[in-house]
This record gives sequence, structure tokens and C-alpha cells, in this order.
Amino acid sequence: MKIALLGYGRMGQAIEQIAINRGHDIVIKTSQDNGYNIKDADVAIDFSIPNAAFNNISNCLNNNIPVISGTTGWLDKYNDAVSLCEKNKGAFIYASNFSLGVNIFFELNEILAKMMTKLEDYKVDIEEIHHTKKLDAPSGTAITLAEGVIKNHSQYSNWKLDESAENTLPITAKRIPDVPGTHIITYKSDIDTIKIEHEAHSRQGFALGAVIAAEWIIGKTGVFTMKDVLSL
Ligand SMILES: NC(=O)C1=CN([C@@H]2O[C@H](COP(=O)(O)OP(=O)(O)OC[C@H]3O[C@@H](n4cnc5c(N)ncnc54)[C@H](O)[C@@H]3O)[C@@H](O)[C@H]2O)C=CC1
Ligand SMILES: O=C(O)C1=N[C@H](C(=O)O)C[C@H](O)C1
Repeated sequence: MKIALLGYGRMGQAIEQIAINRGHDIVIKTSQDNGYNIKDADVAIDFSIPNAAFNNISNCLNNNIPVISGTTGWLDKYNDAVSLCEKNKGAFIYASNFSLGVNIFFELNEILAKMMTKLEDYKVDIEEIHHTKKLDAPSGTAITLAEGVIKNHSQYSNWKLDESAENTLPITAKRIPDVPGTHIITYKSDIDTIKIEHEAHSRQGFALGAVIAAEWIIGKTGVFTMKDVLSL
């Protein structure tokens, strides 16, 4: 499979290693939005920056190249990407987190929220910890987790960063050098605390998941999620 890496930073480089080990060719690796022909690739993987992701994805969809995006912080334009994909009969996957472990954690989070919804004495909060080079806060993963709680728990209807109020699920974002990504969901009452936590030990899980998604999307048409890829 001929892969274009749109964004050749920490994640682009981790994906390159895994893709080569799985027998793929990297035909484009770029940290710019021009100077290459996307049609040289069978599939594109975008791990760039919030301001660039939508243009990169649009360029792929306008040239009929299936595209995987892991870039976070651009989701105000997600519905436009979905519409463009549908209009062009293209193929597109966005995931806030491509690791298998986190996608299992997403499911666990929803089950726990369902179990806790009637237990009014427990208050929920989400904490995410990432390296100091991260551009966005809260993390895309923390937003997906918050949406998973809100969908399943009657006490919460929205989330806010660093703010706790009635019906609002608070998210705290910490930045500590070299942390690849940790997410903790806490249910706390006067009596006890229940916590679930996912801690990434490296970027390998994110990168492997992105390559698996790229392998999976070839030949398909539509807008998909990692739940489709992993059959969860
Ligand atoms: N969904 C997931 O599983 C994961 C998502 N991420 C997200 O992926 C993104 C990238 O993360 P990192 O690789 O750690 O960041 P990074 O800062 O190391 O790499 C981003 C690269 O994109 C480049 N870039 C800037 N403008 C560009 C453009 N127009 N086209 C292509 N590339 C451009 C930058 O120069 C940089 O080299 C972030 O949004 C991060 O939150 C990170 C890890 C896992
Ligand atoms: O920027 C990162 O590094 C990460 N970003 C993603 C996010 O915002 O959730 C996924 C992962 O936690 C690492």
C-alpha cells in the first residue's frame, strides 16, 4: 500500500516505522500543505496540526484518496468533512485516539456511566495528562470520553475545561514533559471513589491503530470510526 503521511512530526515518524514493518511504502511525507501530488498515494494518514487538518482531509477527498485523520482540535469542521466525503463518495475516518486500548476504554467508560447514572451521590470528573508540546486542550480523547459519559448519564448535559457547575462535567488538562497520554475518569462520593484510567506507555498504540485503519479503509466508501475498524 502506498501511504502519504500528512504531518511528519512525532506521530508521522512513529507511523512510518510501523507502516514499513508491515510492508507498506511511504510515498509522501510532508509537514506542509503543498509541494506533493496526493494522487501518488493509495491512502493518506493525517497527523498534522489543528489549523491544517481540514484542508489536508479536503484535498484527499477531492482527489478520491481515502483518508485517516488523528489530528485533534479541528472538530468544528468535522461535519463539513463528512458532507464532502458523502458528496464525493469518498472514504474517511477520524478518531480522537487510534489505540486499541483506548477504544476498549471508550466502551468501558460508557458502560460505567450507564451503571452510575442513578447514583446521584457520585460526581464525575475527567483528567487528561499530556506532554508539554501538545497544542490543544482538552485532548480529543478527553472530549470523546466526556461525550460518552453525557450520552449515558442523566446528570450531565455538557462538559467544560476547568469548570464545575450543575449538569457540567469538568475536564482538567495537565501538561508534564514527555507524557504520551493518560486519561482518568473519577466518580467520587463522600463514602468512596471509583476510578478508571488508561495510560499510554508510548505512541506505538496510536500509530499501529492508524496503520490498521489505513489498511482497513482501502476499497470502502463512507465515513467510519475506529469502532467499525475494530468491530467493537
Ligand atoms: N488520534 C490519535 O490517536 C492521536 C492523535 N494525536 C494528534 O495528532 C496531531 C499530531 O501530533 P504530533 O505528531 O504529536 O504533533 P507534532 O507537532 O509532532 O507533528 C505535527 C506536524 O505537522 C506539521 N504540519 C504543520 N502544518 C502542516 C500542514 N499544513 N500539513 C501537514 N503537516 C503540517 C508540523 O510541522 C509537525 O511536523 C495532534 O493533533 C495530536 O493531538 C496524537 C497522538 C495520537
Ligand atoms: O497530542 C497527543 O500527543 C495526543 N493526542 C490525542 C488526543 O488529543 O486525545 C491522543 C493521545 O492522547 C495523544
